[in-house]
Amino acid sequence: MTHAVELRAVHRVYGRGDTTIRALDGVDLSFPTGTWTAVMGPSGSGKSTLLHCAAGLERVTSGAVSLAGQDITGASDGELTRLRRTKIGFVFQSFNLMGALTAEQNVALPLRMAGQRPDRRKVREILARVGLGDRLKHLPRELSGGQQQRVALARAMITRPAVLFGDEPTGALDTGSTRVVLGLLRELVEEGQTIVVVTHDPAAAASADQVLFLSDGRIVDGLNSPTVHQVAARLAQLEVTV
Ligand SMILES: Nc1ncnc2c1ncn2[C@@H]1O[C@H](COP(=O)(O)OP(=O)(O)OP(=O)(O)O)[C@@H](O)[C@H]1O
Repeated sequence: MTHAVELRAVHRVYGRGDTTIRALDGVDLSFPTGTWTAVMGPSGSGKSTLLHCAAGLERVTSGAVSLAGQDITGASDGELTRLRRTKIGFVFQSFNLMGALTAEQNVALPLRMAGQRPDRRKVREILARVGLGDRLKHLPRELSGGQQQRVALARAMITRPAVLFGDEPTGALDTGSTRVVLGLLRELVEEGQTIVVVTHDPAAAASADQVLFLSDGRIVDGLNSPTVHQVAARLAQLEVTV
């Protein structure tokens, strides 16, 4: 089994002296290629920090991170930027689309940023794939939240990233739109995409292949193909002990 991302003995410390916070406190894990992992844990347990370190958005204090077979621990800023543009896709809770650009232009943006000439047919294909083939010229404000997140997903996928990361990607969506986005993520995984998502929602986590639980910056548990009930029960236990 190959691993799209590996973290070895990762520590991420903020501040110093009395105000030191160990956001990640010795994390060892691997995200197998072509699987979907959800990361859960109480507020402040280190989920976003883990995601950012795994995606090369943030540097680790100690330990090692490898992404798509490349050790990124000592990568320069330029190398990290290149890596982010070519190897990873990111979807946020708040969509983060460019308000002045159409759906089509938003999806083409990562290609332009990487210095490529966007292939219009590919952009349209991927928007059709997320069910927005008839919304190409719409601005974000003319789209519903669920539609905006599908544009964001298309934008994240246009570079065919080695890993798709999501920070609460369904956090701002209603039940129907959440179902659509989770369904799209499942389709992508079935096609071999590696996905890592942070979520507070047990139903969203239960859609993943495995769920990792963080507490105080450490991985304390993992469940394979859990039910919503199992996820909710484990999370509740961790929240009680915080
Ligand atoms: N830039 C920073 N400077 C100082 N402390 C930080 C910084 N970023 C995060 N922290 C701290 O690190 C710890 C982990 O934060 P993180 O955002 O990773 O948690 P989280 O599990 O994602 O929380 P939430 O579910 O509330 O979003 C917290 O105690 C937080 O206050």
